[in-house]
Amino acid sequence: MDSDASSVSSNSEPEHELSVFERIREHLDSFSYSDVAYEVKRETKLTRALDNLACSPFVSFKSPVETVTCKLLVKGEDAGTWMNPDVSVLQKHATPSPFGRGAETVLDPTYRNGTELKAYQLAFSLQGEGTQYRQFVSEVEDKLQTTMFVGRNVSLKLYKLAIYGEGGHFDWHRDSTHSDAHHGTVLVALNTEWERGELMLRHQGVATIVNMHPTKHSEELQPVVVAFYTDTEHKVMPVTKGTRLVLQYDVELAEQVSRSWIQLPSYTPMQQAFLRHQYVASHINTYPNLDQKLVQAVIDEIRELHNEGITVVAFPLPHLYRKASVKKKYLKGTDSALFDALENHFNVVLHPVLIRANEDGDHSDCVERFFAHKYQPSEENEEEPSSSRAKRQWGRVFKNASFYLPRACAILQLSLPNGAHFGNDADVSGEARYYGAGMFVEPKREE
Ligand SMILES: O=C(O)CCC(=O)C(=O)O
Ligand SMILES: [Fe+2]
Repeated sequence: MDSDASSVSSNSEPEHELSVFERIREHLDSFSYSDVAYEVKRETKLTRALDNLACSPFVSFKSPVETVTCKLLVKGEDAGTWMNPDVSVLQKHATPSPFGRGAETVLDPTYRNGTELKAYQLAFSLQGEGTQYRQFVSEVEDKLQTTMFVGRNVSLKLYKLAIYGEGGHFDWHRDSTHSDAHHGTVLVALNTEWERGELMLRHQGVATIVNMHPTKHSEELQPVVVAFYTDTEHKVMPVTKGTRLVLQYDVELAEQVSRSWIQLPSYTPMQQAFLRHQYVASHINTYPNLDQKLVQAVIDEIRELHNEGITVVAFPLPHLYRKASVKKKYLKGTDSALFDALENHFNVVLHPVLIRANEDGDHSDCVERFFAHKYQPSEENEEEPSSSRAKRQWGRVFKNASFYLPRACAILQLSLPNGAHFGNDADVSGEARYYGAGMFVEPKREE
């Protein structure tokens, strides 16, 4: 296999988007914006294609659920707890791990050296602490629904416990799938002592190394959860000391799309989206997805909309930028790849955008209508005093043009009207305002 995959270290820390926004906010406030709006559409084929593109091919995070006292049983025998497992009991029942080579299932310690226990041999105590285990599983499911499988219904199924003693390792491979619904793997290590045995992941030219040791957080040990698509290549480096015990789960997707953005019924959809993005940005390590098939799906959906008569198809960039950086040459990662791909087929223009929410009815019924406005450079609209902005006649929208708002995009971070970081000029009472940038995509004009 090639060895030139770019390595993304999990401790490289690009500037947080909110701090970028803090730097550019004043500048943005000096802009005015167009009166006529783009109607915002959500939950369409295009927003889903954009969400698929924004999905991270692998993620890692610390589980916030305390699993310390969760009991483990092997074939009915007590095998300690999650945080203090009885390695010898687990080893006693384990069998050597085979792997698939071509059509065969083989044992070859030079490629894979480890043992395992199957899910049916394991149980987590259901007496009291069992609920903690259930809570852990649903936490992980929630996180995957907001990062790797945006908007999908996800469920976790225990597959096995992998045991790697000294010298244990598993060379590069992709996991075999166990059903049509199986699209991801989740790994979480129990609390034992071991050295090396890092997990390496590689997908579409993006690679990373994950340290799976549970980590201390205010005196409590928290397990590290790693998840990746089933077609992600991965490898376990040789363990040099101790024993590494790793639970492996299958991630299964249900047919239907999940309805709620996150399960917070008292929040409006925009608030839920804001919280989702804020949580993901601060707690979960995610990685860009560079899959060309996902870009093609976005192209196809845009073409379809153009054919249906929507001549301007717009949507937010997943990242935030300085106003002056809303330019092709400054686009980051997947934004840049998407722009280049779209430009081959369409006329694409980048523009800073403001999203405005009109709340019809109270928060509890979650009815929000959104409108997207283009910012105008201040020179073009210098005259507008803030008093006249307050008197705007809202409601005029462009014909044959729509702004498609996916679930996963940074523009929503700037959504809440009263957030200290997001305080906008308070001239539009009762309305939330947002800042960010959009791509406006039109059919290529014939020369
Ligand atoms: O133990 C691990 O971290 C991963 C094991 C693995 O990749 C497998 O068993 O398929
Ligand atoms: Fe694997």
